[in-house]
Amino acid sequence: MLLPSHSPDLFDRFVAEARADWAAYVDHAFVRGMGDGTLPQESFRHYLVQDYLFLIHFARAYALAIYKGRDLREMQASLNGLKAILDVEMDLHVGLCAGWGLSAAELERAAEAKATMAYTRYVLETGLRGDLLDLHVALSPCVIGYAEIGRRLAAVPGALDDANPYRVWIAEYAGEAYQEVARAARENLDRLAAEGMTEARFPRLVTIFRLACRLEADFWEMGMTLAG
Ligand SMILES: Cc1ncc(CO)c(N)n1
Repeated sequence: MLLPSHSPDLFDRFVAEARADWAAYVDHAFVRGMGDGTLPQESFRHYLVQDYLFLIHFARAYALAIYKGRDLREMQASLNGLKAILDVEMDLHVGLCAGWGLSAAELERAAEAKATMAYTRYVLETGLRGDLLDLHVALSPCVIGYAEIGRRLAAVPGALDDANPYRVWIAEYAGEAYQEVARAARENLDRLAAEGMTEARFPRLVTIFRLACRLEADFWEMGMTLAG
């Protein structure tokens, strides 16, 4: 059990309210299979292709967050998120895909799976309908969740050994650069909430958070089952 290295923040409150959905996401069989190397490689390849499509829409959602910003600071925080995807995560992803025999051309002509569509469009729609806090809550399980998954997996004995085909993926999300992106996302949520989130609004935000966690779990499931 990893103890949080910080005092409870808004994100921790969401996790406490949605513990079962959060656990089903961060401790999914796909995740455990990456940790011990037993995940079928075909499943990982299917996931990688869909994640490329996911990241494109995820970048669009951050672009929407820039648009929704009310001042330069808010716009800058979302711009940092967008840059983290376009300049860092996407490059790593395309490199990782190449190592798995997936060319950029192949990624670009792939058809979007329903789970990819459901998750990305849910986040975008939540942001279009709501305000910046709604949007960042919908985005939060992605970045903060993957950072937690990376840390958990890196702690699994043998997970980072040469014998594990998933070690590069684990090292990327457990790495300091990605952990820092997740810390910034946590702080950003707290800053937005401090600007007038009423307790009456909290349950609605938990609903957004819970749905995003379920859609993340469905994304792993799509990888496992090779669903289109
Ligand atoms: C499905 C999914 N969720 C979160 C991340 C982290 O950015 C990702 N790459 N893919």
